[in-house]
Amino acid sequence: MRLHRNLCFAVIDGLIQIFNEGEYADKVVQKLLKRDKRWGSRDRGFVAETTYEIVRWKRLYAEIANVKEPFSRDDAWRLFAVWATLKGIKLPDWKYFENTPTRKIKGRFDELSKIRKFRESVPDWMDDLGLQELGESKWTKELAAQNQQADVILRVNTLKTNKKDLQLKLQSEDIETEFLPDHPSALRLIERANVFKTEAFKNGWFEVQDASSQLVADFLDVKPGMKVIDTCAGAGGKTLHLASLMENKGQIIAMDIYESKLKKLKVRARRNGAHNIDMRVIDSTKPIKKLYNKADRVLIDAPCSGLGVLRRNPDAKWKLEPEFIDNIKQTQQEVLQQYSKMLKPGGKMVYATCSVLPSENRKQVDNFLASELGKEFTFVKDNNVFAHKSGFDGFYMALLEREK
Ligand SMILES: C[S@@+](CC[C@H](N)C(=O)[O-])C[C@H]1O[C@@H](n2cnc3c(N)ncnc32)[C@H](O)[C@@H]1O
Repeated sequence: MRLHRNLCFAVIDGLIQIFNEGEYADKVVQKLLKRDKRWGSRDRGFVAETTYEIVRWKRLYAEIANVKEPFSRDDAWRLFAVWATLKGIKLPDWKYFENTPTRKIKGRFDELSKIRKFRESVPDWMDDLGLQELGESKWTKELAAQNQQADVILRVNTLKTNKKDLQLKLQSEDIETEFLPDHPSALRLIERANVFKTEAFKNGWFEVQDASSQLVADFLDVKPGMKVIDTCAGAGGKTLHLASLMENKGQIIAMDIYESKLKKLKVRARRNGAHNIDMRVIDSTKPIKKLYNKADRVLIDAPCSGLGVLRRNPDAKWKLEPEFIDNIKQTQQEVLQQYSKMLKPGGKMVYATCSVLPSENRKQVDNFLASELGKEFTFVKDNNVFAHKSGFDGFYMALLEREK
């Protein structure tokens, strides 16, 4: 691979914004990709993937390069040189790469690879937490899987088309996909591509959604005609799946504390041709109380640490803080207590997270079931999805039923 100067400059600028200015990697990459209209898909791929890779391996590379935060531009170039050297890319004779100690880099890599927190590039506290919650063997495997680049997975929108027609349509736009066993609505891209530019996307034939995330709406066992409340709907990844499973019949109430997210859902719902979704902002306890005992199904896709989706958000390794996880656990129990009241007697509820930590998952469900209100509920089943076993995101979902 030959390195192109302007693409490498873009990566360095991106790294400085992400590491030093606290910006989110996905936002920064989005901006970088708009920088030069002449860039082709390979150039864009290089900028996006290299930036994400260096973010993912920040601790390991910084240790090898012997640089500390806040990084200067020279430090960022050193991180880049480590990345390129370990990838076996020949460094051009630019001033930034003068005196790069190629052999030393490889030697340090071999040494540090013996220690998990360096090899897998995570902060000490995160390594300790994972170890404490999952044990040595599971945590080691899961962390390694969470450092792999995630595949692009689509969910067919059955309100508009079917899997086979979607596959053919994408093929006509030069995008090859395959079906996934055990995931009835999913297609995996054989090669990465910008699917958002396709006609199929603009027509609302699919959404990008990981295979594990697609299990959640299926778990809720919805039927056309039901009244379903999606309590933490965000921009509606799962809401849209529910609408599809319900064939646009019945009612979905999508709620969130952020109106801005629900506005995004509105745009997506229009594109998807989903007509049975009402949106409600949770700005007080009122909208919740009005719905007590009303829903056939309740989904609580709770805010969480995101420790199951590090493959997609590698900068979460550096932005997350232990205090945030402690606080979010309190919120998880609160939303379970509050939002479960919207379920009818005899109704079903799913509690889900994109975390692999038992303290955010089964433990929250057990605490809920042991509480006064929880006594009205029975545990039906749960599913702990690990990236190292499934090859997809880490997720948790539990199905509970309210007694009649
Ligand atoms: C895991 S995300 C939801 C993702 C979304 N369901 C999807 O499939 O695309 C959790 C959501 O919970 C929202 N949230 C956080 N605290 C909340 C609360 N107390 N009540 C309701 N929603 C909350 C966040 O704004 C966020 O959109």
